[in-house]
Amino acid sequence: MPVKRLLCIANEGSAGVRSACGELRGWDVCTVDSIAAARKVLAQQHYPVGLLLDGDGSLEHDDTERFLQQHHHIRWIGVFGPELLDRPQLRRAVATHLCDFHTRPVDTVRLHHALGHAHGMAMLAKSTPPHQRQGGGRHIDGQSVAIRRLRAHIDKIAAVDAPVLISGESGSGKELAAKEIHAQSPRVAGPFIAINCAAIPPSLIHSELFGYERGAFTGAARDKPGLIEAASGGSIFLDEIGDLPLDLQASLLRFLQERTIYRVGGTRTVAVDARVITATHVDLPKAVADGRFREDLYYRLSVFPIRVPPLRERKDDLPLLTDIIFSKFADEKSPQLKGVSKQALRAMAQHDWPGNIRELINRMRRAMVLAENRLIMPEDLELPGGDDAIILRDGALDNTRGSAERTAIWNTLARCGNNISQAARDLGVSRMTLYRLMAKHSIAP
Ligand SMILES: Nc1ncnc2c1ncn2[C@@H]1O[C@H](COP(=O)(O)OP(=O)(O)OP(=O)(O)O)[C@@H](O)[C@H]1O
Repeated sequence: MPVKRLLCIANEGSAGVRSACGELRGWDVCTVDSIAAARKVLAQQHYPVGLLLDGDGSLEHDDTERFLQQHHHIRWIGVFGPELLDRPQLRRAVATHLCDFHTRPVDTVRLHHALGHAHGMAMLAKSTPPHQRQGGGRHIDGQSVAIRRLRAHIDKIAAVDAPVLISGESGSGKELAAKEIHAQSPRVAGPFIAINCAAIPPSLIHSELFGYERGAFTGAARDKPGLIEAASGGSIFLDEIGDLPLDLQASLLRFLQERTIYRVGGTRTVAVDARVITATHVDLPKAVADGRFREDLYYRLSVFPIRVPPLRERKDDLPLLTDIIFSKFADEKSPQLKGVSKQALRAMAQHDWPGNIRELINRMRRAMVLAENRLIMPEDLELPGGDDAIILRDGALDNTRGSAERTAIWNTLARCGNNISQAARDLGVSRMTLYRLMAKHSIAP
C-alpha cells in the first residue's frame, strides 16, 4: 500500500488539539510548528493533504491565509477549539481554504476518515489520465510524427519537478507546450503564470517578478507579492528568457538553487514552491558565449530542454490544423464559405510558414472573412497558386511580380509580428514605402 503523506502544522498552543487527534497510523507525518517552517518543507516536497492544528487562532493571521491561498492544491483539514469558530475572520478562512474541519473534543474516527477521504480525492485527481484533465483537451493539436514525439516527451518530463527550457521559432507553440507541461504535471490544480520577459520594461521587471515590500520605492504603499510568488503551487512560464537583464538572471538563479526569493526592498527570504518553465527563440548557448546570458543559469534552466518543431517540419498536420481553425473562427466567416479548396491545401503544403502556427491562424482568419467563393482559394490565403506549373497569360509577368511582392510583404509582417519598422528593415524599404505597398495590396497594418 502506498505511503500516505501528511503535512501537519501544529502551532504553539495546539498541544491539546494534537493529543486529541490520536495516533495517525498508516500516515507518514511531517509535523512543523509554524507557517514559515511549512513553507520551507513545501519548497522541497509535495504533500497531498495538510492538517492544521490550531490552538490559539493563528489561522486568523494574514500570512496564514496567504499561505493557504498559495497552497490551495493541498487538501487542508483543520482542528480547532470550538471557541475559535466564533471569530468571523477564522470562520471565513475555514470556509474558503479548508475542505473539512473538526472541533474539540475530536471524534478521531471521523477525523481519520476525513483525512483518508482527502488523500483518496487527491490521488484520484493526480491519477486522472492527463488528456482528461482540465476540460478534457490537450493543448497541442496535431498527429504528425514530430508532434506525437513532442507530446510523448512532454508527458515524461511533466511528471518530474525540474526546470524545462523550451526552444522553437516564433509562433511555433512554445507557450502552448508550457501549458501542456503544466497541465500534465501534478501541479495542474495550481496556477500557471506566463510572463514575457521581453515585454516588460527593465525598470519594472524586478518588482513584477519578485514583488516588493512596503516603502521599497515611492508609491509602494503596501507589500505586493510578485509573479513568482503568485505561481506558488503551480508553474511560472518565463517567455523570451534570453531578454532577462543580467542582474535578474542572478536573482532567478538564486531562486532555482534555494527555492526562496527576496522581494524588492525586502530583507527576509520568502520560500516559494513554483516550477520554472522558460522559453526562448534565440540561441541561448550563443548568448552565453557572447556574455549576455549567465552560463550557470543556462545549465540550471536546461535540465530538460525541449524543442517545438517549426510548422514546416510537420506539414502533415496542415489539413487538421486548418480544420480546427476553420471551426474555431466559424462565427467570423462569410455565410457562403463552406471550407478549404484542394488548391489551397496544396499551396499551404508548398509554403514554408516562417511565422509558424500564428501565421497559419492569421492567414486563415483573414481568408475566412475575405473569401468570395464557397471554398478558400490560394489567393485568399495570399499564397501563390498551389499548382506545379505557372501558366503565363497576358500580363502574367506583372501579376506574378505583384503576387511575389504581396507574398513577401505578408510573410515578413507575419514573421515580425506586424512590426512595421522591423518588416521595412527586413524588406530593405522605408516605412513609407512599406505602407504604400501594403495599401496597394490591401494588406491591413
Ligand atoms: N499545435 C497547435 N495546435 C493548435 N494551436 C496551436 C498549436 N501550436 C500553436 N498554436 C497556436 O498558435 C499561436 C501561437 O502559439 P504560441 O503563442 O504558443 O507560440 P510561441 O512559440 O510561444 O510564440 P512566441 O515565440 O511569439 O511567443 C497560439 O494562438 C496558439 O494557440
